[in-house]
Amino acid sequence: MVDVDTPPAYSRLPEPFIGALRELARTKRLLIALDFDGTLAPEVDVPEQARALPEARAAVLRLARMPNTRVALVSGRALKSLIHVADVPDSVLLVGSHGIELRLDDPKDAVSLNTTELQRVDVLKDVLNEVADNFDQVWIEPKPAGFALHTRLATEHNSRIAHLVARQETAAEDSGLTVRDGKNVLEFSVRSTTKGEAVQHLREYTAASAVFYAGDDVTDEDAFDALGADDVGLKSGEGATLANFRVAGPIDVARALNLLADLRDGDVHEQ
Ligand SMILES: O=P(O)(O)OC[C@H]1O[C@H](O[C@H]2O[C@H](CO)[C@@H](O)[C@H](O)[C@H]2O)[C@H](O)[C@@H](O)[C@@H]1O
Repeated sequence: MVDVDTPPAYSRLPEPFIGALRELARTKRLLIALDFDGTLAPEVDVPEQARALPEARAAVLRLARMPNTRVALVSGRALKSLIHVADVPDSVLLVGSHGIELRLDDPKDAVSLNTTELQRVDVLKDVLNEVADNFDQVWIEPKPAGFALHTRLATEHNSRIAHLVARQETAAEDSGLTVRDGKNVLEFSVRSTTKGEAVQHLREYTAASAVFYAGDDVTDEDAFDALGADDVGLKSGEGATLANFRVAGPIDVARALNLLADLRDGDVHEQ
């Protein structure tokens, strides 16, 4: 059994959280589902330049190699973008676009949009392009089922007005859109799937007896809400949350994942 009473790398983690991880590591089939931006990867100005912390990536790869253990990344990013920035082996399950896109073990699991949805995405593109053109440092990131309106580098005033105008103009064209708030981003989608539904799907798909979920953003709250008594939810950073534990940010998430890997490894070898 690994001794985790005093190791310096883990000492920043809350004691009750370490206890919960110790318990979780003993579960028969473990699913570790992780948000990407703000959780594994520190936030950066250019989304395609985001990368998981090396310590976080190493823990993900280690956990993904363990028996009776599956790792999934559950992101708001388009699947293509997630594949690019995460750079993980195929054994890591991927969920993109807040649950709309899946890369599981069978490529047939990929989801495609119907003709009506594709037409709605086209209309959305025109409306949001026009909004973005009117504000300095506001731009749109395309995704298969919609767009993210980014305002990270815009002034607070421009960001607020751009969000307001985007909400109004898109609703006037399409009243059935799903709008998701995020960090310096407002997302519009023709599908309403949530990260909570994604976690539920992954739980069944992997036949997990318990789930670990870590996330930092508003949309991760749906995932925390989908957790049960035997699961562990970890909020990365500030903000209201349904998660039962919280750490300061990606560095501590990486520490938590390495501890979970150590504990799981120790227990696996003991069996
Ligand atoms: O669910 P996530 O994996 O956390 O993805 C959420 C969004 O992440 C990206 O945007 C955010 O991270 C960027 C890079 O740090 C940052 O520049 C931006 O301000 C953040 O909102 C991504 O671009 C979005 O598509 C994701 O939905």
